[in-house]
Amino acid sequence: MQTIMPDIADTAEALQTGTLDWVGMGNIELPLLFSSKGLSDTTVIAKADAFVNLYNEQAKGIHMSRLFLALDTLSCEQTLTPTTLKQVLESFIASHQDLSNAAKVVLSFELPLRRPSLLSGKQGWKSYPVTITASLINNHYQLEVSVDITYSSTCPCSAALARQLIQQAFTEQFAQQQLNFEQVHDWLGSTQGIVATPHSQRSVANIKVKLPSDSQEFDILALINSTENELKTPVQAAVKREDEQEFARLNGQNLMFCEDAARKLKALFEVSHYQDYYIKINHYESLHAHDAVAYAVKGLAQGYQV
Ligand SMILES: Nc1nc2c(ncn2[C@@H]2O[C@H](COP(=O)(O)OP(=O)(O)OP(=O)(O)O)[C@@H](O)[C@H]2O)c(=O)[nH]1
Repeated sequence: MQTIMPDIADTAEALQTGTLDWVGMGNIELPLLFSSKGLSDTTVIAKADAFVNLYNEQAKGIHMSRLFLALDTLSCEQTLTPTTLKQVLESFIASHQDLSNAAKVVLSFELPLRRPSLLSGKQGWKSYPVTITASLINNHYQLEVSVDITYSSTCPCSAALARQLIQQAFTEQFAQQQLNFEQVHDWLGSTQGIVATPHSQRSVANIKVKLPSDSQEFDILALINSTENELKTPVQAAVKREDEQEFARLNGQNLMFCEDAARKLKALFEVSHYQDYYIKINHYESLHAHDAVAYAVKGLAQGYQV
């Protein structure tokens, strides 16, 4: 004879009645086959947070296992696309009749991309932290992609101060002298010539964008490429000396405060097709022990806030 197991989610009384905005599970380990325009489908190990609301004030709780199993179907039988993600949310709600009418899922993973070197024609892996957040609320599907893009920022103030020291050193070396091309050329290539260097820092742009709700595919490559092209100094994967020299040139030609980086990206996303955007710039200062930070959003009434 089969034992009937108690199912308290259905039968027990709630200790305290009331509705809840989101209830579910966090940090579910979930291998997924991520599909995005211009990339081969890539297996990523995601951490998933899965939620439904609880509008039934009397119900003891939701059915966690139903959320987990819907995610497992996504992992084992489907590729991750805007369409399959919506199906997951629909299944969350359908499996919680009389309990829930809204669903949300957050997937975080590292996306490894092959990135070309600046000049040498080599390639290497660079990993981008990606978070995809999808929700289905009042039948409205919302899709957000967030990515962290690491780049180098060289301080324009420090560069000006370094140039001044170089000028002073030049004056000390060559004042009262007839200028000799060879002498100056050699001096410029010496450590006395470049007597000071500006500080630069590894910096991170955290970008979030809202995709149109009828998006058929992700296009993370376009988001990453357009951001890196705008900043000009993304952190590199494969680097030979010629690449390092080009990186030095790009840094010197793209000096930036955190305000410059934020304004450049704001201008980029203002003319993009994304419905909304959020930019957080972090310059992890090497001059200070604290960071330089700037935010920008599109400024929609119901949109991202800073
Ligand atoms: N709702 C809820 N469930 C929890 C919590 N912590 C652990 N669980 C467990 O999640 C498990 C799965 O719950 P259900 O989805 O209702 O499992 P089930 O009754 O076997 O599945 P169904 O037959 O589909 O309802 C249960 O064993 C719960 O005890 C919690 O904080 N809230």
